[in-house]
Amino acid sequence: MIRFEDVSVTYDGAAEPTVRGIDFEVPEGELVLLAGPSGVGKSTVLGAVSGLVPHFTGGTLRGRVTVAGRDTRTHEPRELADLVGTVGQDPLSHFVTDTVEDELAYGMESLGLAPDVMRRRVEETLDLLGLAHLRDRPIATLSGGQQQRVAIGSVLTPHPSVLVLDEPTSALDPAAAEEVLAVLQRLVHDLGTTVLMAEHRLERVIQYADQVVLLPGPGAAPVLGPPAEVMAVSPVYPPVVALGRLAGWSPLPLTVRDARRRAGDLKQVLENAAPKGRGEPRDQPQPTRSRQHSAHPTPVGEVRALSVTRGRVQALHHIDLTITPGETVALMGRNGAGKSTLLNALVGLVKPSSGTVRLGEATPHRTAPKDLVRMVGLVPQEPRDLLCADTVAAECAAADRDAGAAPGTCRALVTELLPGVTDGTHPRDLSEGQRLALALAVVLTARPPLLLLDEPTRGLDYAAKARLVAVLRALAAEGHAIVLATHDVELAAEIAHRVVLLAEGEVIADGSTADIVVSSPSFAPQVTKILAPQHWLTVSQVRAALHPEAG
Ligand SMILES: Nc1ncnc2c1ncn2[C@@H]1O[C@H](COP(=O)(O)OP(=O)(O)OP(=O)(O)O)[C@@H](O)[C@H]1O
Ligand SMILES: Nc1ncnc2c1ncn2[C@@H]1O[C@H](COP(=O)(O)OP(=O)(O)OP(=O)(O)O)[C@@H](O)[C@H]1O
Repeated sequence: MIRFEDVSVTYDGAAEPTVRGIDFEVPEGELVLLAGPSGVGKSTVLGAVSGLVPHFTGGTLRGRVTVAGRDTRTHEPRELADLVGTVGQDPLSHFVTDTVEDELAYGMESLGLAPDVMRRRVEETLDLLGLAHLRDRPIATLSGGQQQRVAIGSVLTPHPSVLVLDEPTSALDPAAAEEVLAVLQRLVHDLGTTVLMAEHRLERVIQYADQVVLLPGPGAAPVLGPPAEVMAVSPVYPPVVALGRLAGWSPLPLTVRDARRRAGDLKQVLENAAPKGRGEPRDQPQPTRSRQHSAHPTPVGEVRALSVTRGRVQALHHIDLTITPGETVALMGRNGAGKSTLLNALVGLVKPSSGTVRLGEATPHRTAPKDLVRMVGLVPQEPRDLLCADTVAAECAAADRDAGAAPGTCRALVTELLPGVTDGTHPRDLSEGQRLALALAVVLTARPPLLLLDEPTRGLDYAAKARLVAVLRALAAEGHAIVLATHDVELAAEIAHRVVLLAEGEVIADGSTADIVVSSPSFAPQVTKILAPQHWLTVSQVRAALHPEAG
């Protein structure tokens, strides 16, 4: 259905092709996963299918890409629109209408479908993606995950034979991601839809893939094959595969279920390795004893009886939260639960309808920005929103000025976080992970005691995630308090001391990471599920227990 014949793409001004030697075929009615580290060209390959590359991006495409026989170089994206539905990485930039219902209908209108068919499909899709209660909503007022659902819904309604999806679950909560993938699988199985999908969080998608196309490194030829075979050689792999490799399981399990069946021996070994009587891993993240027990550490942030109304929606209801120095808190919960709203309230971007938010003596929404940056910093869900200059150097100079920091402070942080970024680069041309690092450096320039991150691992590969974890751990050890809103259960397991679960604007659980995630089917990381009832959270904990001498 989709055929790449010796394809290379060279962007204008680039010395080398971004991708080369791409040669594979996606048969009709298969779901093929495109995997690989950040920046290897996954989006470029997807763009060559939908026609965005080279028609909209510029550059030169050599070789041939065909979709159902149509050459994407000689067909513009609109000449492929009846055939190919595309969801890009940044849904907001693709929305054409204002409300949810109009957006779901738009693609069908442009194809001239009959009104009764359109009506029926809109209703079906609203139900399928849990959007019915949002149907009249202006898209601009939706949460990040709600927007991503609308973007997916709007490509499903015209029933295209081919779906091209670039990280379609990056903003979705774990349950919503499963639902969307189940819907896609049904389309593939029942209607013979062909799906080509790029995704970093392989733990979410690998079990749905018929085949994997791996781009192992920049410019390297793709590796194509059954998921288990490709995962055995891939530089990117989910925790279940990491555990399988550590334990030497062959064939590698790809699902929690398969791994559980293999895990008997490993569990026996670990039974003895776990600290006696507690059944808990030794290096489970915890604030240091002194901090935990120093009678009452002065909180860096205190939220009391906070309610926030946005439009007609009560986004937060009677929230109490205390954040102490040195602790890392993961805010989790369904799409639309109020996580971003709570972070925004902590930096004064939204005002309480009732209740209070305090940062020491200060009230964020009444504090001048120049003072606020020294108390709290937010890295927003879309780091681009924080960046306004034309070059990395100018961005850093502005950050130094705003923070009253010595010139060069921000630039030094950038270099520490991502060596190799040059001064003259436009922030727009940085990869997703690089932009996040720049935004983090900008925020850290003022060394705020409270650091807030909204979905920080969106679009990051496993290596970038590990670097982020190391940076955040070091900050926490220096006494910074960190609050991150995240759907990434693996990240929470790695880094959070505490998890706060929100539902419909209320706190429904607040406790140690181990206590909260172990008891939750949605929020438990893979290792926890595989090794239950033992309480392991991460592969690194298991590795440390198996090889204490290496740690
Ligand atoms: N329109 C463009 N013009 C110039 N260079 C581009 C363009 N789009 C992408 N690139 C460059 O091509 C390379 C591959 O980018 P691409 O977005 O395809 O990778 P990716 O594998 O999808 O990365 P990620 O996982 O971070 O989304 C990057 O170095 C990027 O900077
Ligand atoms: N300007 C607005 N007008 C009306 N409703 C809004 C507005 N902004 C947010 N909301 C609603 O408030 C609720 C909380 O949104 P918020 O962005 O805090 O959720 P979230 O937990 O961060 O979600 P996600 O996981 O999808 O990012 C959602 O139902 C959202 O639709």
